[in-house]
Amino acid sequence: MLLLGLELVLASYVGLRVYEKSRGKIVSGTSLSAVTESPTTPHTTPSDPKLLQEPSRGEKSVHLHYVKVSGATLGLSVLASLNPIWMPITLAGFTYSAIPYLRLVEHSLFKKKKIDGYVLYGVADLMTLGLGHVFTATLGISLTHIAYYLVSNAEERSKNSLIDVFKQQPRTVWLLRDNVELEVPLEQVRQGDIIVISTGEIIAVDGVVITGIAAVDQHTLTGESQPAEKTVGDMVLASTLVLSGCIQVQVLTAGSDTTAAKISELLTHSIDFKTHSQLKGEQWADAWSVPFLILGFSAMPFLGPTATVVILNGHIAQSIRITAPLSTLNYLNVAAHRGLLIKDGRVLEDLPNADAFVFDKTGTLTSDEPSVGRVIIYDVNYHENEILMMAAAAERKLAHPIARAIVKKAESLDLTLPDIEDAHFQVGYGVSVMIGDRLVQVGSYRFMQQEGVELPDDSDQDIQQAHNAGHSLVMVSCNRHLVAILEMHATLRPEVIDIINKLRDRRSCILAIVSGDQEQPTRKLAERLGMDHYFYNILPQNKADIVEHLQQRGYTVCFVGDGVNDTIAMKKANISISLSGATSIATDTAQIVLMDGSLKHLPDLLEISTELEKNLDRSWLLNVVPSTLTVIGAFFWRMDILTSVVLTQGGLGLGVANAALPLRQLKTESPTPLLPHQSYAEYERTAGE
Ligand SMILES: Nc1ncnc2c1ncn2[C@@H]1O[C@H](COP(=O)(O)OP(=O)(O)OP(=O)(O)O)[C@@H](O)[C@H]1O
Ligand SMILES: [Zn+2]
Repeated sequence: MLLLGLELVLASYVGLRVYEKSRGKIVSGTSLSAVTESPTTPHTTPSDPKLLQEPSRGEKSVHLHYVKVSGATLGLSVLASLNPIWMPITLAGFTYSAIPYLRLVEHSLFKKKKIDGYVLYGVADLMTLGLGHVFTATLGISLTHIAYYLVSNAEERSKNSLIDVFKQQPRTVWLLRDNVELEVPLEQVRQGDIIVISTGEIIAVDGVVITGIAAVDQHTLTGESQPAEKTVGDMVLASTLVLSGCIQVQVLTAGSDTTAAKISELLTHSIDFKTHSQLKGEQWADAWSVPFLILGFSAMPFLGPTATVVILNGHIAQSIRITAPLSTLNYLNVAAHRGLLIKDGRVLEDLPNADAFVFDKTGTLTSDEPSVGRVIIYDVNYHENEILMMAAAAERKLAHPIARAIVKKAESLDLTLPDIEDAHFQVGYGVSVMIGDRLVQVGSYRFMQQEGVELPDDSDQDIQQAHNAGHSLVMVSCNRHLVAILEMHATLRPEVIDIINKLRDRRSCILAIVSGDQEQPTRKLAERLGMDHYFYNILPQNKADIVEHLQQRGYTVCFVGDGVNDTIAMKKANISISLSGATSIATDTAQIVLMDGSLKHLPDLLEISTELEKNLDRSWLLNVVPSTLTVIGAFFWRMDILTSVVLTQGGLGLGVANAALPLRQLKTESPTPLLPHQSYAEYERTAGE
């Protein structure tokens, strides 16, 4: 009777597949996943090849449906054991519940052409049915559906918290409407709109240049350090930086699409990744599939088919595929709750190994808003306000902390900024603009040297004095003649000393500062914080060289930065971190963004990654022990099928409970408030008024 039932299940499945093929549907292997399209999850559409390879995740509601149907079938199977009249409907329910799983088996056998955990478990469950254990067979299917439901549930939860956190990063652009520039949120930009992008600004959307000419630094996208010249008809890309010129760009994709694309990229990297231990576990499980199959069937002549099923049930692939993603997703959720935007799940795995922490100085260790101190004047023809007015005009559209400080100072004095022309920004040096017929340049000592600006003899002493006090300096020249030096007072972020001490306490690592600033301010800060190394006067490319050098010496490097000048190093580093409110190019590049705009949660990040590692190890143990017992049981204790299912699924249950452990923290903690500081977007908003 039940062998007949088994044949019916298989025949129904084959019938269904033939019917689907004849209707030309592409459903092979999508099985346990949703086949409905969700607007926030463009990567889980049915035609996505990723789903065809790894169809374990999908929409919660679909899994819930199967949980319900298989649960009801489980009830029916109890009735069927009392009265066979219930058998046909039970078999129908079983077939319906098993279809998603059979798709996976079909996919493994015919698409991937391999015998893996899905095949083993499918064979075991169908054999269970064939041997007359309808209840046990249905139990196996039900528990599988419950497990996948839990994964999809966790996935949805972390997805939502990631989206929430991501949306806390406001962006604005300058929209041209009726010849007036209006600052609007990126989300409001529509396809075909025209936006204006000036020197020093980061392009927020993909588009085509319709007027103007600009030199664009595209290294964050192409890695190429030479700026590209963009003029009418050329395409410009989001996350690139305008170094000189001003362009009007016609938008190709709406701002909301740009955000959606970013979110979907983020979700793909964070949620669809597999931890090394999961990959290793799956490889291990897959490699052991054929031996398990052989072992199971060679036991059959001596111990009977029950032993075969028990041995096949002892295979652990099933549980690894469930517990590992569940743990990871739950920890991502905890991270989001603490205001940590993790854009690439892989970094959670690399973090426990990080043993070199490299910090940028200005804007990262020091607060993102320095202030202008003394204005030391070298040309008596200029008044302090006039100097600040020129410097602020030159810096107006730049996102550098120094630029912001100067603009803020000018604002506080109610200075009206003159129009500028012909602006050129040189990352790590400074900016040149024309104000009327005067060439005004604002930047570092090195910038002045490069531009042939001579420094008066008496400036040496002033420079020395300011440096001794730990201040940084910015020079202002007019027509290649130094007019003033601005003293920049940067305060250390209040949490930094504590963070550095915590890092020291928690792991043996080296700590370093790299800065584009000069020696003395950098050294002073390094000494104050007890850093192991400090590097000063470093150009953006050289920041990356330092990271590479450390990597060559065997370190796993975590780079924490805020500026345009940090992005090359961020790309090179094993782990890159930025702070919300930093330049958008830095928060775009970094794998992790600290959303409260401070370094406070950096130790939490390390803690979360270490806990995840331990949690995965524990899950592994919780899977392996019952599996081993099951296999031993098949040979020595004549274990029955129900016991093997209860034992292995019990291990899975414990694994699931273990994976849920981090969620307890969510209950006791209130979410981290985001962005207490003014963001650059806000800053830009107010600066334009
Ligand atoms: N927009 C700017 N306006 C004025 N000076 C600038 C500007 N950008 C860079 N500079 C000068 O070039 C130097 C190096 O700049 P860079 O941005 O590489 O590093 P930084 O901001 O000083 O320090 P860190 O690398 O620690 O963030 C600055 O110290 C400053 O003197
Ligand atoms: Zn910086």
